[in-house]
Amino acid sequence: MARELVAMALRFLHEYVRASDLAVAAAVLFVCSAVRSRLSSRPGEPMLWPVVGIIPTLSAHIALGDVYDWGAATLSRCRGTFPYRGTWGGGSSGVITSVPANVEHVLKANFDNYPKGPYYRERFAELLGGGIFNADGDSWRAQRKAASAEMHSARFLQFSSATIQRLVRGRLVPLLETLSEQERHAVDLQDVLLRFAFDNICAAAFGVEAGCLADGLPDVPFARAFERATELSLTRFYTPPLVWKPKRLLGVGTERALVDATRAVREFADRTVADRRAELRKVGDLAGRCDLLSRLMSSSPPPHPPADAAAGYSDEFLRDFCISFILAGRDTSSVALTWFFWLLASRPDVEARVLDDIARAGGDVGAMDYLHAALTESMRLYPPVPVDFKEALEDDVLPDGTPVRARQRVIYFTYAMGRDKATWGPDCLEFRPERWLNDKSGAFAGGAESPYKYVVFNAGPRLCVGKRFAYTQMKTVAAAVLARFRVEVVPGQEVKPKLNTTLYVKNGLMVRFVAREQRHELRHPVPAAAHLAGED
Ligand code: HEM
Repeated sequence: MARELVAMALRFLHEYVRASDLAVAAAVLFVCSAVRSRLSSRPGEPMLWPVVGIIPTLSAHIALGDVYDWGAATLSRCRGTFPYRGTWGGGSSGVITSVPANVEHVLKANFDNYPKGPYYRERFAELLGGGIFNADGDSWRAQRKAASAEMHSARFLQFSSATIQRLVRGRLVPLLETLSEQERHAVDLQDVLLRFAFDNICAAAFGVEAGCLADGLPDVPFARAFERATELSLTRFYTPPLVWKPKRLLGVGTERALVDATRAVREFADRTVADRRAELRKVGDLAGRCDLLSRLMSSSPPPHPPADAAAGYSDEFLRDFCISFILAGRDTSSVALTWFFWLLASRPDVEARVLDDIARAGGDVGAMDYLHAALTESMRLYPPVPVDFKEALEDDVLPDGTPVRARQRVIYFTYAMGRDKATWGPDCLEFRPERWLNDKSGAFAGGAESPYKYVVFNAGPRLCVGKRFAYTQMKTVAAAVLARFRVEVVPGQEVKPKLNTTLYVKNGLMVRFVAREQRHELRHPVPAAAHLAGED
């Protein structure tokens, strides 16, 4: 019966309907649906087009290069939250918000309902495996506990600050000195800082020298493979699954390249774990090593799957753990520092106060409150992770009344939150480190702010584990560089953010280092662990 009806309908279409009629009908349907969508949306909300949802609007702003500022302005117009849909073959939908109460709800109050979820996990599966960044539930809890315990131990704090100092004094400063002696030299500051952070995180997490800052700034295959694997994993966030999944199945194009890059990363990590195991067998213990990998191999794992209480953590667990750490620690602090140096170049008044702070603190980065505030302020305007999201397990309603359906995403727009007038006042777009300082004592007073207004390091149970490490690293680099050089931004370049999960400066930042006549020397190279405690 059904078959006959379909056959009749087809005959009718064939005999009485012309292609032009069909085109007109489709156009009418499209317009009606667009009008309906427009009528059902609240004032200020972006248009959700039939079939393709927010994609045309988003694509237009990506092409114009103003997608972050457009997002911030749109959120401010619709009181902080709007729904989105981008239906091209992936069914991604949910809400975008910059309301601190909503963010607190997702990151803390209803934490269990908002895991990272399968959407994120699937896209980073090859590179991150089951590492902390990709994990939820018990696996995440076990990794979080182990990472937190090791990273906040006095031993690791001493080791990591010594590692940072060694790299700064042994590699970074000599490189900048050589550059500053070359007449009219200019170098991409972002590239130098990315190389520094890569070497630093490899030393701290793996206990190995990656050598990105070696003489001549060589090409390092592992670093290149890592960068490539990250970029290729990210393409899955903006390519329709109908396109990338078949490519993955067939092993072609970008998916083939992802497999190759990931293999190189994993081979490096596997080799490092195997070498450390061999060292452990030979020497009997790893007591002399302080890097995260060695500390984990020497500790008793919690009773969760990746570990066998008697045998310790599995090699696979250790590999994924370290890869997640490199991803977390590599780009974030380097782009934060790049934006910081760029902002400072146009604010001699702030630079003068930073220099005073460095001189007054006598080399103890823990005592550099103004520098701490200036970095915090710079990341408010240029957050290294500009956008983040979680996926709802069950239907929910956000504190501002916005409904969220199961499997939808709540995207929190950190970039817009940092520029919100309601939170930061009428001077919200001004770079003003003083807003983070106690008026009377001049001490850093950031802890007084609600952590859900400033989610640059995330907040709640999944607060960045490396926050303290990152501040120590950024302050050490900034102090060492500024004490010795004026950082002059080469004029005439366009400085704007790149669309990515990390807020890179799109074309890098060309600068010149000019040696200062009067140096603000750092007198105490390794800060005491007590001073590193900072705020968390
Ligand atoms: C300025 C520098 C940094 C910023 C702005 C930053 C920011 C963040 C953010 C926003 C998250 C949450 C991401 C998510 O939704 O999963 C995060 C998580 C994390 N970060 Fe950082 N991060 C920085 C540096 C570092 C460094 C240097 C390390 C390691 C040494 C690190 C280790 C981690 C880890 C392991 C997590 C996962 C925590 C969890 O899921 O429980 N971060 N970070």
